[in-house]
Amino acid sequence: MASNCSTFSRLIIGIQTAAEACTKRAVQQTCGRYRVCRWYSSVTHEENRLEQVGGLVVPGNHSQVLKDVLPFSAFLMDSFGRRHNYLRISLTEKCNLRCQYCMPQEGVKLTPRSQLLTAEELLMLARLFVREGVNKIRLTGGEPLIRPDVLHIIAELRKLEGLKTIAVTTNGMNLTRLLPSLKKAGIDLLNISLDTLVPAKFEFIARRKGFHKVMEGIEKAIEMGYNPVKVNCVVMRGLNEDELIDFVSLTERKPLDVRFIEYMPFDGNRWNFKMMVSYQEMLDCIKQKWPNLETVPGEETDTAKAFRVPGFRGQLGFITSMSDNFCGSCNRLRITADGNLKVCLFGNSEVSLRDFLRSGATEEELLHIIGAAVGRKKKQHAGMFNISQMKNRPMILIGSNCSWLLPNTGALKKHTALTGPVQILRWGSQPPQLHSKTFPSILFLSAPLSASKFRDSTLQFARHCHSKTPECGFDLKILHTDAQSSSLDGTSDQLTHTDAQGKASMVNVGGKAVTCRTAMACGKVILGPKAFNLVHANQLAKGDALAVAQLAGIMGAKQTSSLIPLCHLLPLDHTSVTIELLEEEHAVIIKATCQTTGCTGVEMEALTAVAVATLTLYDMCKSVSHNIVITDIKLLSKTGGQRGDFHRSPDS
Ligand SMILES: Nc1nc2c(ncn2[C@@H]2O[C@H](COP(=O)(O)OP(=O)(O)OP(=O)(O)O)[C@@H](O)[C@H]2O)c(=O)[nH]1
Ligand SMILES: C[S@@+](CC[C@H](N)C(=O)[O-])C[C@H]1O[C@@H](n2cnc3c(N)ncnc32)[C@H](O)[C@@H]1O
Ligand code: SF4
Ligand code: SF4
Repeated sequence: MASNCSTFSRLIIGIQTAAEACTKRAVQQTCGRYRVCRWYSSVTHEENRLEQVGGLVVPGNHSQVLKDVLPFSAFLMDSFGRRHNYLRISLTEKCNLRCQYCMPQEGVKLTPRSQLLTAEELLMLARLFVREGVNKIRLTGGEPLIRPDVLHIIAELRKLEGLKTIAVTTNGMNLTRLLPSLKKAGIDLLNISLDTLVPAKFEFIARRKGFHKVMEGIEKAIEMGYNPVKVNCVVMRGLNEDELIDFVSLTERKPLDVRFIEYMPFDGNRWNFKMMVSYQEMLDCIKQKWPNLETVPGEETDTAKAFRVPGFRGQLGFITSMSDNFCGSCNRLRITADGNLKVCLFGNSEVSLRDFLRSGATEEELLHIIGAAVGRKKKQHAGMFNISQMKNRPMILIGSNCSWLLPNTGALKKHTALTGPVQILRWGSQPPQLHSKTFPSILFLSAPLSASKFRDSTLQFARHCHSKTPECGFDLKILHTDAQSSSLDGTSDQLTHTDAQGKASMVNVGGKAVTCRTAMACGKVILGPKAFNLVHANQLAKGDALAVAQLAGIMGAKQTSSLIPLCHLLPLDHTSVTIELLEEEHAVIIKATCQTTGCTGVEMEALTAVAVATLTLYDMCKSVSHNIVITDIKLLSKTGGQRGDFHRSPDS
């Protein structure tokens, strides 16, 4: 490890693969004055196609400056660049009220207890999300405060480092009794639902008595120092739209934030357009009484548009999901009480994290499932209100991060000479080496790995960082590695898998050099229109076919040596499976990339991943059509072997 990093200047952007942990360690060891802010394996941005960016190492005092260019966990960033750092967890499906706009009179059909997330499962998932960058968790339901172990859950959440805010949305029925313990356990924010200030109307809307309990809960919350206490009021024509002024008047003396919510359609709530009172209509009504109503600036990700009557202690807001959606800045994900991840409030697209968790999926596998679901999140309202958007579903992106490798040293040196002083970061079988020669400022490595696409996006990202951070004053030096290394196709006359007697024999690879080796393979599944459309809309009866296929591919790669008789058992550093939908052909392209650090290659692992993923997709769709064709499974590239790299030419 080179230690002369005194000249190692301001910013390194590294692009790399599985050696990230040791790279991070190496950088920390070598450059004490640099702080590793966050290390991500890939970044994706739909428009700009910023992919495959490894990480940032920035001096501590520049971390704020760089905030807006720092990559966010690829698993929690969707294809529109939205960063999901707010998780809403439903603690229960049960409720002690039956609000007309939310639940039918008889309640909802409850999921059997055994299928609900246990506290431990819920906390395990929460931990995973927080580790990836979620900093706010809201507990909701059903009525979250009727779950018996709610205090235990909150107290355990409170222990999660990185979780800044724990909030709860409640109907307030149990609040007075629970507030002291809720506060002690660690609740930071309280949203309390109250749709009317008239007790009899409360009983009509909620189909239960309880008005005074809720009011008492609100008072107690104020008394205990919650400020503001948010009050949620769903406004419905003919029911409570005549109470807007009364609600706003409450904010005169109390630190309340009353939010008027546009009535939304949900299964079974008999939503009717005529019953919805729009934001504009509510605003007009309130402005008649208080013409000098002023806007209050808020966070970009707020659900509510905030206002204040000058001189009033509290404020008011409008949640305009229907008339003016706020999907553009959406930062929310949800976990239902039975463990489904729901990437949008609307839409039925759900993936059961519970099932993966209970079948022993590793955290890494869970993250890939989560990443796949987030990657498919629609631009707004799950695509419900803008069907035309559904066509533009982006390429399925599953945090793949194995495409950046150091080109062979000769090529690297050649290009180093061409581009002047650069920081060279090398990784492979050994810990990365830092050679700080003159005054390197930005490291950039791109590899000739079948990937001009990746190179372009990485360069784009570098330029983006550069233009965004003039304060840092770093120079942008780009190391191009266009040259393809000599491409050997790897074929040989010699039969390596038979012995002198023609019997099967495993090749002894013990004498080969340990190198970082990668392989990428792909395959195509022609689904036909019916199955394709169902997969595309994630409406297959069997569930999320793409997420399952992706996971199957990863698991398949790990099983290669058990499936292919003479294959070696390899330690896989990384496997990723990505899926692309070809709308015009009603087909799906599945790509797998594998990486190992060892003495034999991983092309069989990549091919097996593709084969298993394509077969899984077939299995998921076979109840819809048998006219499904799996075709064109092939190796796309292979690097790091002693016979040189292989890259399939684009037309072969
Ligand atoms: N469209 C949309 N509306 C949401 C979403 N989350 C909450 N809402 C709306 O916001 C209302 C209030 O929800 P709350 O549970 O109080 O959460 P919130 O407003 O997101 O809470 P904070 O912003 O954390 O105070 C709900 O009744 C919905 O109308 C969401 O993800 N999408
Ligand atoms: C589903 S409740 C769950 C938490 C808790 N039981 C409560 O009522 O606050 C969360 C929020 O959703 C709101 N909500 C429910 N159905 C709605 C609908 N159809 N339109 C708009 N908001 C709705 C409720 O008013 C409440 O503020
Ligand atoms: S809005 Fe809340 S309190 Fe009302 S029925 Fe739904 S879950 Fe229960
Ligand atoms: S409707 Fe979906 S995309 Fe829009 S804000 Fe709500 S959760 Fe986010």
